[in-house]
Amino acid sequence: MGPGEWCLQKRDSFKSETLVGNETVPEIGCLSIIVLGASGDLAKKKTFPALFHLYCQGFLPPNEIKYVSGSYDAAEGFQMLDKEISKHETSKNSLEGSSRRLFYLALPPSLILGGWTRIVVEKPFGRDLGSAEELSSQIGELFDEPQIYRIDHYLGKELVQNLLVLRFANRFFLPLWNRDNIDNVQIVFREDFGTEGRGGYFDEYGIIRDIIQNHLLQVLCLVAMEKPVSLKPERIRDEKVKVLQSVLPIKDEEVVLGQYEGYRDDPTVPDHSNTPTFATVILRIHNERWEGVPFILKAGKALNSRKAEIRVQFKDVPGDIFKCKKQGRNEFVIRLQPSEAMYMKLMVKQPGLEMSTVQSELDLSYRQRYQGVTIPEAYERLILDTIRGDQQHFVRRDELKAAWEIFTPLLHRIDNGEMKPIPYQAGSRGPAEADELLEKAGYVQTHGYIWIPPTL
Ligand SMILES: NC(=O)C1=CN([C@@H]2O[C@H](COP(=O)(O)OP(=O)(O)OC[C@H]3O[C@@H](n4cnc5c(N)ncnc54)[C@H](OP(=O)(O)O)[C@@H]3O)[C@@H](O)[C@H]2O)C=CC1
Ligand SMILES: O=C1O[C@H](COP(=O)(O)O)[C@@H](O)[C@H](O)[C@H]1O
Repeated sequence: MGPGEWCLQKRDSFKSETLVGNETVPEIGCLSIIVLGASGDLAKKKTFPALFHLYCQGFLPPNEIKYVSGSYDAAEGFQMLDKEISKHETSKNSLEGSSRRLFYLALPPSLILGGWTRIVVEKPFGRDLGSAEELSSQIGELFDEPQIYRIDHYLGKELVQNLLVLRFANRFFLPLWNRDNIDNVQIVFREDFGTEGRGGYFDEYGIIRDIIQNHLLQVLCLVAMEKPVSLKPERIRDEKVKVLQSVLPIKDEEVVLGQYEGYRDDPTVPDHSNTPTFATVILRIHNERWEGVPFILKAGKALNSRKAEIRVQFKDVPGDIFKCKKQGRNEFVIRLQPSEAMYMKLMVKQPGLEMSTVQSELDLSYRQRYQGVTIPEAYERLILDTIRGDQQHFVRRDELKAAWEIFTPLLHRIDNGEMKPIPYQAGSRGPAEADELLEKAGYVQTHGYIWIPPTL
């Protein structure tokens, strides 16, 4: 294996375990993972590759895959499915009462139905507060909250999972992580391709429902929340709910929407679509730690680059004596993807005889630092959590409600055509107004900083 390449690590033998409190205990019953929506785009791109990788690494039993075709609105399909599962369990001599069935609903919300039985529900969880609550109530009639796994795959990304450790296991950050030191926080998602082939789906939702209300908001929770009293999933989720409940109503003047030119050429997109494919939204958290610090959530499709990152920009040094050459402020950047990294942009003396300053970085690039280590796909990790019964990285009902409460008024205004997206060129940075809003919010762009990637 060459330097910097990832590898799959196979476990010695297939073992199955579940989480009870903080302990993992072995389980023996036959495990069936039932993917509803198996012919869909998500299943093809994410669910099956993740299951395959888990299988390759020895986390799933070596059984055949079966495909059962049926309609979601007729009983026969489900009866056939039940027969197939029971047949499979019998063939594995599964003891009565020990079988484990995991239902993964990779389905649009309109199609949601009903040992242990757990269900995984894929986003979008509704379209707004009302529909999400309705969906939660319907699912709640069939399953208890500990059985429901609302999946947000950003919570399965390595550097998102690292946030808790980073914030609460490092003395460095504890005193700095607040309004006294941090000027602004950006949470950014950029994609360099459009809605290609998903225009019909996307147009019903738009970038806020697709990315911001879930993925970026979940990241915000982990960046902004208070320290949980323990690592128990419920205690972590309690803190996430609190921070969501502290977010103030979004102001129209702190929103920039965009739609890339050519988006409406997709035959599945209506000619007069008002759906944003780009949005910058500023959230303000009304609490002791964050009062006055803008949390800038940016997401866009068909832009000039692909990345997801958290950028924490610190305030200027008070009484600065090095005024001659200011390249930018201290920034702590957590690059979620691609090329996972964390780096801290800081001022140092320019090496040499002169006393001048230059911006440099403390760089933790994962590929260099963790050579030969496998970074699992988010879905792999999360599916394994569902089998183990660990809900830490899944969205609880009250969390979901609080998330929709933040965005529903804005989304309704967009749906009613009261706010219009600004056209932007595909392959650009998005609307210039978004960068202007950033500047207004206090973000200071770095100039003249050059990063030289470390060589091995
Ligand atoms: N370990 C690693 O991998 C490291 C990599 N680097 C690399 O060094 C380079 C510079 O790093 P860094 O300074 O952090 O990142 P960038 O230069 O990519 O961007 C810095 C910030 O400036 C914003 N910006 C960029 N162009 C404009 C513009 N025209 N108007 C307004 N705002 C703008 C970006 O917004 P937006 O987010 O919207 O693009 C981003 O918030 C990057 O390529 C980075 O990947 C640096 C250190 C370590
Ligand atoms: O949930 C979604 O995420 C993908 C991006 O996922 P990533 O892990 O590749 O960052 C996005 O393309 C899609 O529109 C959205 O529904």
